[in-house]
This record gives sequence, C-alpha cells and structure tokens, in this order.
Amino acid sequence: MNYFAIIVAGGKGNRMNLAIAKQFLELDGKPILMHTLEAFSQCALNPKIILVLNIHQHLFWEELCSKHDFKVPHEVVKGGQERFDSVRNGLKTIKGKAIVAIHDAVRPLITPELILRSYQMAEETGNAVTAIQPVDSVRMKREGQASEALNRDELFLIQTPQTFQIEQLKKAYLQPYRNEFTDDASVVERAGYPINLLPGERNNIKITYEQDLEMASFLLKKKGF
Ligand SMILES: Nc1ccn([C@@H]2O[C@H](COP(=O)(O)OP(=O)(O)OP(=O)(O)O)[C@@H](O)[C@H]2O)c(=O)n1
Ligand SMILES: C[C@](O)(CO)[C@H](O)COP(=O)(O)O
Repeated sequence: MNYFAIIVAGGKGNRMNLAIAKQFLELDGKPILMHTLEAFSQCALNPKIILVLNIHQHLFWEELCSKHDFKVPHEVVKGGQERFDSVRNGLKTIKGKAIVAIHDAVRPLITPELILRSYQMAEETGNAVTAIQPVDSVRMKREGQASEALNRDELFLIQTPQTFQIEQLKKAYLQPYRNEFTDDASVVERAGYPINLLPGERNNIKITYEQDLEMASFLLKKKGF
C-alpha cells in the first residue's frame, strides 16, 4: 500500500493576528511546520509528504529550510482560498491506490504513534478521524432561545490527522465547497461515508491563539521531544 500525508499550511492565521502566518512561528528554535513534518517522517509507514502552502510563501519556506538545514523530504503544492481548496490541491497530486492522512500544519505535537494508528484504522475500515471527549460541561445556544445542556458523553472534539482510503476522498472532494465543511470528515460524510472515530491525544492541540503557542512550548519541553 502507498501512504501519503497532506499537511495543510496554506492559511493566514487571522485569529493569531501577527505579521507572520502562525505555521512559520518558532517553537523550540524552529518553525512549527517543521515539527509537524518531522512527526510524519518518523511514522513507521514512511508516508510521502505533500505540503500545501500559499504560493506567495513558497520562496520563504525554501529560505527557512536552508536556514534550518531542514532535510525531511516533501513535495510543495500551492494552497487555496479555503482549507477545503488546499486539501483538494494536495489530493490532485496523488494517483493510484493509497491511504491518505490529512493533518493541520498547526498541530505540531502530533505523535508518530497516533499517525500510525490512524493509517492502520483507515486501511481496515475506510477512514479514521481522531477525536477526544470534552472535559467541560457543554451547552447549546440557538439564536432567540435559552441555552440547553448537552450530554457531553455523546460529544467529541475533532482533531487531525483525519485519514481515508483515497476513493472516499476523491469522491468527496468533487463536491462544491460549503461553509459547514470545517474539516475532511464533514466533506467525506456528506459524500455518504460513515465516519469512524479514533481516540486522539490531548496534547495534539491546534495552535490558533498566542496562548496555544505558549502551551505547545510548555508541552514540548515537558515531553522532552
Ligand atoms: N486556505 C487555507 C486555510 C487554512 N489552511 C490550513 O488549515 C489548518 C487549520 O486552519 P486554521 O487553524 O484555521 O488556520 P488559519 O486559516 O491560518 O487560521 P485563521 O482561521 O485564524 O485565519 C492550518 O494548518 C492552515 O494553515 C490551509 O491550508 N489553507
Ligand atoms: C480540521 C480541524 O482542525 C478539526 O478540528 C478544524 O476543523 C479546523 O478548523 P479551523 O477553523 O480551520 O482552524
């Protein structure tokens, strides 16, 4: 079997509100994105890595790779307007039978072990979407209505990697973009495939705000990565 990883890094990091997109910010002396690629390069299945980057950042990335003597093999593909478009661009480069993991560049604490489990489960069952359960109580509030308690035992917080047999992804990503497509599972589910959840990791945080970067730095030191 052929194993691929599409690392989506084509975003602008608007919520972080810094001059530089968050995937290039330094974490323990090197860009966040390099930690993420290294984790995939350490997966026992040796996936081929496709990195999706905004076209205006390709040269900057090359410079960063030289500066940090970064040697993890990868192919660079141009990003799109939405995360959905970036994934679709990455997918276009993959031909033939494959298992494809899609992962946010800004989740650098992902472990090679979870990546491996994700490929194994997707190969056996069609797909594997990593998720953890909430520890806080949860309420739903619809406009004009009072808030309502939800049963948190029935709720899951979805992470990446989200890993699929390529047939599912190719069919799903033929659909036009919809606002509710916030991840790959929602796209594949709408194409008619049931989604299988795989226990994720609490440290696999998505760096969205500055506090997340501080937390990632702390967790990295603690784990002695
Ligand atoms: N057009 C886009 C938008 C997002 N992403 C990637 O998808 C992942 C998750 O997206 P998010 O955390 O929302 O990143 P940004 O879009 O950069 O952040 P923001 O929404 O705050 O602008 C990130 O690795 C981001 O680079 C992408 O490849 N292409
Ligand atoms: C894909 C994702 O990380 C799963 O939790 C999430 O949906 C990305 O959302 P964002 O708003 O693009 O960060």
